[in-house]
Amino acid sequence: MTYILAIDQGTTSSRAIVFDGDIRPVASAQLEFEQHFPQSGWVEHDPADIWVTTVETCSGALARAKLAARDIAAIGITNQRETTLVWDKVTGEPVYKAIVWQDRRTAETCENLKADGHADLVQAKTGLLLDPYFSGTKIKWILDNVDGARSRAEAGELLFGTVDSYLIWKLTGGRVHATDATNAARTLIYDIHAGEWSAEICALLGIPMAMLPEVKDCAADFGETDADLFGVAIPIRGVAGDQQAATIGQACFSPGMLKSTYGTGCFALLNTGETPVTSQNRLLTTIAYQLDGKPTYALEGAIFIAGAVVQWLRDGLGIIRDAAETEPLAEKSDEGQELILVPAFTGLGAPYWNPNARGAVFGLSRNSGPAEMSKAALESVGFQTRDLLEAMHADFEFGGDTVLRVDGGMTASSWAMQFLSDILGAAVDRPVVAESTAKGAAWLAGMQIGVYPGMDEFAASWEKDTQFVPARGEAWRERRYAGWKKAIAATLSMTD
Ligand SMILES: Nc1ncnc2c1ncn2[C@@H]1O[C@H](COP(=O)(O)OP(=O)(O)O)[C@@H](O)[C@H]1O
Ligand SMILES: O=P(O)(O)OC[C@H](O)CO
Repeated sequence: MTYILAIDQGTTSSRAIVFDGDIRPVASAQLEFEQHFPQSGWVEHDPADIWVTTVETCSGALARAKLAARDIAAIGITNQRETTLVWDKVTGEPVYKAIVWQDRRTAETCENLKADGHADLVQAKTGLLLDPYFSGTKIKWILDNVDGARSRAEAGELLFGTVDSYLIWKLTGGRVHATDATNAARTLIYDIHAGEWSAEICALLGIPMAMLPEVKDCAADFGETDADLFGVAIPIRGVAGDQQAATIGQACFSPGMLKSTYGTGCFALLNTGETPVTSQNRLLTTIAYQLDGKPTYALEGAIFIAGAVVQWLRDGLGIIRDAAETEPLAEKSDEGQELILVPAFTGLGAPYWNPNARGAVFGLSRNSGPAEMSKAALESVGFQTRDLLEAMHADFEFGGDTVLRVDGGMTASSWAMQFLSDILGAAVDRPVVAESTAKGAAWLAGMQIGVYPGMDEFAASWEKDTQFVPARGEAWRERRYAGWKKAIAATLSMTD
């Protein structure tokens, strides 16, 4: 039997999953690591934590699968995107902690770049908005603020990478400095049309191009792991950012197909085919995957708070002990109360992009309790997804009926998935293999070495667990969504 090891290096934990020859998960290991918040709005990871938890989970997953490293035919890597590392080319020592995608320290730099009229150039070349979310201004911050970093970078002594690049560098014992097109597409310095680093944007941000990794397809030769690490050298043959890997794992390979991943936040990606679509509605244009040198593009909408609203009910309000309790609570809630919870805890993402917005609850009465709050929390995720789909429909002609493929921890809630279908007026498909992200990374690596099938056969093997279809009518849907839009308008009106 052939096995593939998928590494899923996420924001709060590292995971490794062993997949068998039929692309089914057989064993996994997961380790959380510390989040550092040195100042308000700053989020950092210790690169050593990222590295150590990755290696330990790989060993842990192999042990649970009762396999040795020699049983693994290839590794696929998927990762939290945008998070930025800079390290010494010779020693491999990072010059600063990893600056995490959520970090807002470069907000002012972005404002200045916008004020100087650079937003159009950046969007035209990279498909992204001038927001601290992406890597480019984070690299600039490190070069500007770490002693000697700029001169060392100019002398060619430092390397930049997103988490995938850093892991490839470490896994290969410093032999390979590479990334894939999907991760490059999140850096703010990659020209997604030309398929190369943008010299113009690098110059604008003062980033020496010698720091940048080689950009490869998602299924490609990323080197072999150092034999000392797991006992034998294992080929690394697949790499994709986590949301793109989920898009691949969900087999969204045709234009108009879309997936939405519900973890802490929610990320929806719509395949738009071989031509990039520039959003008129503040979505991001990104690369869904690149195979055989050919990029396939996507429109992406990011929501910062999805499952995190359920965590807030548990840890902030203390009205539930476990996320799964929201479902029975929502079921027994008072139908007549239509609370609206806008979970703008850290601002609002797409399509509003307002970092200053804060959360609100509308419609409270004396009878409102844990059941109604639970219902409103689960509904808020559906409403936010509807916002993304409205923007996607305005930007792109889907063709045919809309079907949303979902994955991530929150999809365990059938109540939330039914509401999602009701408020979208579209089918919501939950797959048998919930681990879409790791599955996507595994498929890339396995397909590259010829043990997994090509795209068509892989897509045909995608299996549905449950399909949720709208149980509510159009009048209900539009009335509820109108209520949400009013709540958003009221929330935004409080930001000035
Ligand atoms: N049964 C459930 N009902 C509602 N939310 C859930 C349920 N189970 C998990 N969640 C939410 O899903 C999230 C975890 O999903 P996961 O995909 O593991 O996220 P991440 O990878 O971002 O850590 C948590 O925020 C949790 O609140
Ligand atoms: O690690 P996750 O699952 O929170 O995903 C993070 C995203 O890639 C950020 O863009």
